[in-house]
Amino acid sequence: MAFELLTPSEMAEADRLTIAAGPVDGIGLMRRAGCSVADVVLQRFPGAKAVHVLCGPGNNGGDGYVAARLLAESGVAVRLFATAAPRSGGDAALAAAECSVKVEPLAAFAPESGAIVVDALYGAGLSKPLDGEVVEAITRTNSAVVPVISVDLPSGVSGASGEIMGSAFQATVTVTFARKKPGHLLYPGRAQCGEVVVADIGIAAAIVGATSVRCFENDPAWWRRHFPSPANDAHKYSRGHVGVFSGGPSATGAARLSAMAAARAGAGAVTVLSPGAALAANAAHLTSIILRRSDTLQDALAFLGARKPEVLVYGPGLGSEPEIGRFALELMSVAEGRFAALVLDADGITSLSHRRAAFFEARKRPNAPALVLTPHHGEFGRLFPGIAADASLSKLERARAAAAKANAIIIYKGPDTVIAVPDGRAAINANGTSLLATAGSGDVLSGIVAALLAQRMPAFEAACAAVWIHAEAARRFGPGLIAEDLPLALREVVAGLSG
Ligand SMILES: NC(=O)C1=CN([C@@H]2O[C@H](COP(=O)(O)OP(=O)(O)OC[C@H]3O[C@@H](n4cnc5c(N)ncnc54)[C@H](O)[C@@H]3O)[C@@H](O)[C@H]2O)[C@@H](O)CC1
Ligand SMILES: Nc1ncnc2c1ncn2[C@@H]1O[C@H](COP(=O)(O)OP(=O)(O)O)[C@@H](O)[C@H]1O
Ligand SMILES: [K+]
Repeated sequence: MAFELLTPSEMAEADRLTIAAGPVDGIGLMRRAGCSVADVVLQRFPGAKAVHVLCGPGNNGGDGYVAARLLAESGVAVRLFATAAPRSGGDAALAAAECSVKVEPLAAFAPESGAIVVDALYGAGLSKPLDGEVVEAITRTNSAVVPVISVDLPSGVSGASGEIMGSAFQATVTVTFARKKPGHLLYPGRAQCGEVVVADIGIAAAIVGATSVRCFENDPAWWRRHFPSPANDAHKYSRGHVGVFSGGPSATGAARLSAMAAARAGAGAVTVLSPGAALAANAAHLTSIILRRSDTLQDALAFLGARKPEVLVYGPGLGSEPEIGRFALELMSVAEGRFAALVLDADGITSLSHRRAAFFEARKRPNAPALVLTPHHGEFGRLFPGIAADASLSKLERARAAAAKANAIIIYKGPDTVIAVPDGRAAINANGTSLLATAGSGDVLSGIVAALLAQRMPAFEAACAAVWIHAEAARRFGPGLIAEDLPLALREVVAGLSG
């Protein structure tokens, strides 16, 4: 399976390159696309009383005319409703000319009970919000609760951003071509797609690779070979050492969740760095995790010098005092040669939002440590208010812009977590589960990513793996999950990836 996520313009580039390479031409691709839609209708709904095909004016409509023709030829009762005739001379006009099903106006369309709707109104070419009779047709269909097969995308969903433009079909199945698009994975569009079927219409992998695509669906297939397993002669420190800063006496749990997750994700040693006032609370709960007092930068430096951790986690449970942000900047400024990467989460991110200028300046320094930021939506808006407020950007583009601005790996969390790195590569996570919407689950994620970095997994792959593993552990554990369950639930997932 291939994991590139093609934006509509990259998909158009792939279509053009395929047609230029021959022998298939535009109408050839359209026939394959329409055929794959008809196949899905026949396979999934063999007993359908009728199929209503809705065709728009562009090539998405062209796919609809092909599907309507093939379904009618198979003996299915087909009715075809169109917004407007396709532009003459184009592939869609050719497909319409080959289709002898009577064309009725879209205004006459009302979903019949027992019928299947094929939505071929708009796909990659959607350029402005839907309105008028199209929105009315969508509303009628969605409220009729009939199965909807959407061609390429549910009409109204932006393939680039997942945004709903005006209104969108609620599809049962979406049949897309060659590769998924970001809009199939980003919310709210993702919720409109139903099951996404990717049909092969003969666009070669080399051609997809020749487009400007830099975005992937997060999947173990493309990072698994980097997944660490300990060498036979490993010792605990060579496996990777993670240090996690703890909050004060009433806020120690978050750091421990992160620390336990780091240990379960394969770090050979994990140290919780605790303020003196919280040592007793931490000591009462830690066994295999090392505990060390750290109240000041000097204490932290002494730890770094003596214990040489590869990665530090700074943020979970630290609170909102001004010195939290100052300490984060100090840690970054003393990093060189002392530790390789810093994971900033939760309060670590929020605290920097009061020192944004100094933070972004610090990130430009050549000796700055690798940095992973794991904001949820609220934290993202605090640290990157300009990017968050830019309504023209998708979540994918926001994550990319933030990665470039902060010279950091961004894990922009949520049901459609986006992972982005400054060089423009990005991934969208697809195995998320709302079971993770439970307090403390983010702390666990910061520990996993730190452990994978400490085991020297390449940074983008480590961030992607951490996000996938985190969600997979939650899925396998199932309902009733709380954050304390996650570290142990990692064991089975990590075991499946190792060796
Ligand atoms: N050779 C190709 O390019 C192939 C394209 N394919 C299909 O072609 C689709 C893309 O075709 P197009 O680029 O023609 O785009 P669409 O068919 O999605 O729509 C384009 C047309 O809709 C108009 N439009 C856009 N938004 C509108 C709105 N809100 N209200 C009213 N009109 C609006 C545009 O001005 C244009 O005339 C894909 O989604 C896919 O289904 C497939 O047939 C495979 C091959
Ligand atoms: N509905 C959801 N579907 C999938 N993942 C979710 C959902 N809600 C939250 N998550 C995930 O759960 C984690 C929550 O992290 P965060 O908001 O930082 O919580 P906390 O601060 O309580 O640890 C993130 O990894 C996020 O992506
Ligand atoms: K469509």
